[in-house]
Amino acid sequence: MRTSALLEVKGLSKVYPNGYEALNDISFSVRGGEFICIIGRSGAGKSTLLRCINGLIPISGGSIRIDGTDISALNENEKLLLRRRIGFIFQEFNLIERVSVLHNVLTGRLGYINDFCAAIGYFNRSHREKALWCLQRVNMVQRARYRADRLSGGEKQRVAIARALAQEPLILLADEPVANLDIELTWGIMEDLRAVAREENVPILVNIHDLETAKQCADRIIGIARGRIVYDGAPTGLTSGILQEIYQSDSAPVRYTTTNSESLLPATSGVLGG
Ligand SMILES: Nc1ncnc2c1ncn2[C@@H]1O[C@H](COP(=O)(O)OP(=O)(O)OP(=O)(O)O)[C@@H](O)[C@H]1O
Repeated sequence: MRTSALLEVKGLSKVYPNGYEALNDISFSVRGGEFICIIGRSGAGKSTLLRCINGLIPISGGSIRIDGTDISALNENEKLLLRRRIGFIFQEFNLIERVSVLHNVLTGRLGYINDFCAAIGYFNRSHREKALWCLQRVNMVQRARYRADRLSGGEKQRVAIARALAQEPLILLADEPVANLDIELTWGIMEDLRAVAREENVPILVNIHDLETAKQCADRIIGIARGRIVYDGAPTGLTSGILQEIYQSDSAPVRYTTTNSESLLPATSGVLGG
């Protein structure tokens, strides 16, 4: 396992344009091979955190370093290049339904081919071999020629993992990857993700609602409540007191800021984030 941090988040805050403060002073670092589950109530800020890390939304304060690079310091082109090395796995799989499984995984190689080849959809032998290897990695190589819309939910998520692996990611983020799957498939997908983290030495951050699955599968749990980290440690350290803090419903009011002139909300605090 790599010992230096691949992801370093320091003092991160995120205020949405309406003034809602979704993340406040978030700090943690992640090493290669770690399999981390992020838990918290609905609205705690889990998705916002992943979207900040992969640059989908701008951050409001603090810093995010990926493999030593501060993402805020990058220009748009550099951000795009870095984002190609960040795998993202979605709850809804986000496959191209009407094309083959192999083609879907090859889209993970788009960052490695030139514009002309991308425009005509040409991937040379080495890219195809890489895509097949990624499918093999999640036991889906036998479905390479299937159309994606013929697959079951669990199979689709495996293909999505293979596609993310094809990116040769520095880090893998997964936002509720098992929310649409039954318990048996959930375990299979979580096991696949954990194996990928360990064997490929890629850190994986998974947002997950199901506490029991998180506790069983994760090496490390980050608990978020009202946009702040309230726990960061081994699953075994989650006491009932900490869980209450993470999942309590009588949350303290979340602040709205008045820094943005487009704010539609009053200057005072007092509305819960859910
Ligand atoms: N574009 C936005 N503008 C304003 N507020 C937003 C926006 N997106 C999210 N929020 C708010 O930020 C808070 C955190 O949302 P986020 O989606 O990160 O929570 P979450 O923990 O992932 O929840 P869930 O588990 O339900 O997906 C929520 O209160 C949400 O309503």
